[in-house]
Amino acid sequence: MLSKRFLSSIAKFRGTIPADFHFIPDFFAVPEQRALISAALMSLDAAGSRRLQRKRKSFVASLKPTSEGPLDQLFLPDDCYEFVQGHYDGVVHNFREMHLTSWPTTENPELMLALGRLHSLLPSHDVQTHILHLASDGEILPHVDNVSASGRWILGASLGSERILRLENCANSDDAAEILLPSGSVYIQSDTVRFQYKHSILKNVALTSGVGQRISIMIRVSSSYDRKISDLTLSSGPARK
Ligand SMILES: O=C(O)CCC(=O)C(=O)O
Ligand SMILES: [Fe+2]
Repeated sequence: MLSKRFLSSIAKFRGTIPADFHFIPDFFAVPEQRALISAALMSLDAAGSRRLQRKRKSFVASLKPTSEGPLDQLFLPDDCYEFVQGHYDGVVHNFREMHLTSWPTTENPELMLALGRLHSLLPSHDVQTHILHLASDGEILPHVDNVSASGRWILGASLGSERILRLENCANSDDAAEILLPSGSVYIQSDTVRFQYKHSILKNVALTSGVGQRISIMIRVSSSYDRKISDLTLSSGPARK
């Protein structure tokens, strides 16, 4: 059970972790993280503009190959990507994202292994995958994911620069927790925490790994499937997706 790993693990957090939050801080090994970041960037890049594709190509051509370098070297400078600011009342700021129907390559054994392990964590199937790439100064404001768009759990895998996830009870702002999400960590918000807590990803504040970009792989179960809590009273605040 994921929550047991949370209790016995190296997780760094403040506050009281809600019961339905499950966390594995060290789920992916570094080669798996490298494969996932590269594949996620490849998918997002392919969907971007030609102008930025050319800019990245010439930037990469000026670099020495770094296949074994630190993970943050997989990310190019912020201005090589088309991050969107987000609408003034939007929840996510300075980001790009896409809905992923398939991963870009099936010939990378490390990627296949990592995805297979990730999928073995899923509490149920009939899922949708999103990739969300936050700029160095990107952030996600407190929200509850749209309850009509997805069901009773949300999985998030974090890659790249570490960030703080904040959970806050919609009915009582004193009931809150902040959890450090290192690269390679995976969390699942299910049931009460999914429906009755707002979550946010705080703006980067020079954590141990410095200020950098982050990718999250978000997997959500379909709302028509596996829904347990049907009578929901959510406090006001922006909803997402
Ligand atoms: O990046 C994360 O861990 C959370 C993303 C999120 O809250 C969302 O996409 O709705
Ligand atoms: Fe969310």
